[in-house]
Amino acid sequence: MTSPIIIALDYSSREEVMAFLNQFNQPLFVKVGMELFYKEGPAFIKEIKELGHKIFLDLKLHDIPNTVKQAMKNLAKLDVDLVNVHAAGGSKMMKAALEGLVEGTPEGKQRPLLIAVTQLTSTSNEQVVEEQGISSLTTSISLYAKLTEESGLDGVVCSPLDVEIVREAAKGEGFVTVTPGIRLAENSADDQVRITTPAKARELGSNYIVVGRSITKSENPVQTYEKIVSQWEGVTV
Ligand SMILES: O=C(O)c1cc(=O)[nH]c(=O)n1[C@@H]1O[C@H](COP(=O)(O)O)[C@@H](O)[C@H]1O
Repeated sequence: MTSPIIIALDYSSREEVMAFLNQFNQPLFVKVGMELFYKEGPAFIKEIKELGHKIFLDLKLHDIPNTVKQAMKNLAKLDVDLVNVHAAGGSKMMKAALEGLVEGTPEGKQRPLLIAVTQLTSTSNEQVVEEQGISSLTTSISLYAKLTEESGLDGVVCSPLDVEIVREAAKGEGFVTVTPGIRLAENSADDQVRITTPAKARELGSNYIVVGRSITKSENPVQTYEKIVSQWEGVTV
């Protein structure tokens, strides 16, 4: 997967996305989430793909194993590069997701990478302790990362601040960390809790960062994107 910077296209219509993408004259790695997919559907995925962009289809599947497997079979036909589930669905569900993806990928095509969300970047330690009765956020992230790797998935979604915990729990060389919760120094957290900058994310070992509003809501998205790319590239790893 080319660019390590994944732009979250959190728009609600095709028109807004096209206006955004038309400002760039280079292939991007973009993320299509629920807001856009529920409005524009598979046809728009195909259109974005035909423009030459890589796609992370972020639908965060979480259901009984059979339902997730059948859904993944359908997603596999969309020729996207990356898809995800919630690790909280458990190992049986994650294995079923992978089976569905393998079965659904057309012959001669590469199956999309499959990753699992550990704990959302909008979640705090207090929240998981109080609302989910979990001993700590760190324990939960560590357990989910290990379970994800043991289930045969390709990596996790986590905060850059969690990458160290993930690497301790899942030691496979090619296990990828895709990390949202990115803010430029001057930006506010919005609804995110566990955030950091692009440069710090790379220092912490993230393989990919997911950036939404810092780019899409900026006055000059192309310039902001370039700034993030140069911050990322400026870090020696
Ligand atoms: O799976 C994701 O992409 C995801 C997981 C997570 O824990 N936190 C998280 O923010 N995301 C997504 O990453 C993007 C972050 O957007 P911004 O906060 O605007 O940069 C959104 O599209 C979220 O849906």
